[in-house]
Amino acid sequence: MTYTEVYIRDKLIKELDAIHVEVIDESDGCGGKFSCIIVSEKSEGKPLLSRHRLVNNVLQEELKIMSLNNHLASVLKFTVSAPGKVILYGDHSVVYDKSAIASSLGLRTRLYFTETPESKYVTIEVPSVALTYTCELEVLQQRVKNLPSIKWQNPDVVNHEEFLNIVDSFIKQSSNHDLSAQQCVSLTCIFYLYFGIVQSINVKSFSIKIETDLTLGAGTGSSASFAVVIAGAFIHYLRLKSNNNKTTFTEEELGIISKWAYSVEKICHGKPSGIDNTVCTYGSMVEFRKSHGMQFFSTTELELLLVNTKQPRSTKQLVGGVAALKENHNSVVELILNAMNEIAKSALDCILEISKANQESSKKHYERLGELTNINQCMLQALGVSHPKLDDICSILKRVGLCGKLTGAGGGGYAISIVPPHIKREIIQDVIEELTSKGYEAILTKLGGSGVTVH
Ligand SMILES: Nc1ncnc2c1ncn2[C@@H]1O[C@H](COP(=O)(O)OP(=O)(O)O)[C@@H](O)[C@H]1O
Ligand SMILES: C[C@@](O)(CCOP(=O)(O)O)CC(=O)O
Repeated sequence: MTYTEVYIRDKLIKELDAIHVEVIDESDGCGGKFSCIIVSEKSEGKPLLSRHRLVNNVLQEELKIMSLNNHLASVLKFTVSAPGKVILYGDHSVVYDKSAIASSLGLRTRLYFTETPESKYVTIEVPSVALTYTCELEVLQQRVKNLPSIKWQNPDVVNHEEFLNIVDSFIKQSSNHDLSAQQCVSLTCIFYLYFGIVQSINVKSFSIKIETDLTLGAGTGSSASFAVVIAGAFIHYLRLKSNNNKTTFTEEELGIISKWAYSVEKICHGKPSGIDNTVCTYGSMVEFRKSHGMQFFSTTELELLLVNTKQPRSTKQLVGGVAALKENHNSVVELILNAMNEIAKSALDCILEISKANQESSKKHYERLGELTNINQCMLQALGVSHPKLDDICSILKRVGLCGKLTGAGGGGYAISIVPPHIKREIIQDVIEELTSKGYEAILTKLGGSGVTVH
């Protein structure tokens, strides 16, 4: 409830039989502060204190609400979100500095940040890994005091191993219950970024809740989206604390968020290519190459069928498997990786052609794109990163004229299929039903969408 000048004036006139009342809202519109000039016989001959009491009695209830509003207005509260990603072409080969095409997804991770000044505790809630963690702000502040000094703008200079050890020992010391390996990874990511970014400022207690639309560990960039949203939220918190109320990130800030997220990705998978943190930070569709960075391109909105095998897998192990194969058969594997590089480049040409074409003439470009998808999947099979369930999904899709491949690390997780608009909706619905009846989970979504965003 907020009060207006008219409301306050009318009430004072009525209750004090005032002959003249002037009210000025001095609260910038939140109704938390008014100045008043009142002329009333009821205050005649009374000392200043009694005159104030007279007014306070009339506005007793209103003053309580105003004080609450003032308190709420000073509590920082905001939400940051970041998208998931799919690699369309170039999974794994991107690790070896080949081109890849990737896009943000409509599915997002959201972080809700609230300062809780009346509490002694910092609370972290991550329902997707069943994590609820609390620690006293004082304990956190003590740890922060003795950190190696680094600037949040400079994630590059962090000694990763040293920082990880600090975070590990802090979690062990401050956690009052046993954590699963997954909860531990999630908490490590959060404190790595807290110690790296927030360290130097004078914080109040706060609570963080992180929710996600993404399935964890299935190839759609849950870990990168998680890391980006945390880095983005901590950087936004720093800005608010220095009275910078902007809600968009500058190019420089985006670059810093992406770099911090890259460091955190190293905790989840060892030696990432950098494509996941880039797409989850900037959004949109990109061509990415490790040594060249990213290049955006805009296209017509592509529709994607995402099929979850529900088969768990580890990105770190799968990337390690390809590295081992490459070590044993370097020239053979190098040829496959180079072919994947050519696939990504040709696929980009097709996607750009599709954007220029009308529905009828786009058919042949979708067909070529589908062929490239099939070849890419065969190559990923050759690298040993497919799975019988992924192969099964691809053959179900093929029977109805769709082309599928794994996305991300493979070994389970998601299969994807770009859906050409000329394929009949009934066919898509039937294939979704067939996949569901076999225990897979299939959803249609759109490619693209904004990167890290403050709401
Ligand atoms: N939203 C999230 N909440 C908590 N932890 C997360 C979240 N997303 C990712 N993680 C951490 O990252 C790990 C998954 O990373 P990864 O295997 O790279 O999968 P993905 O392909 O989805 O990025 C999870 O096991 C978990 O520890
Ligand atoms: C296999 C790889 O190309 C993608 C891994 O993606 P994800 O962790 O499965 O979402 C590795 C990388 O690019 O770092």
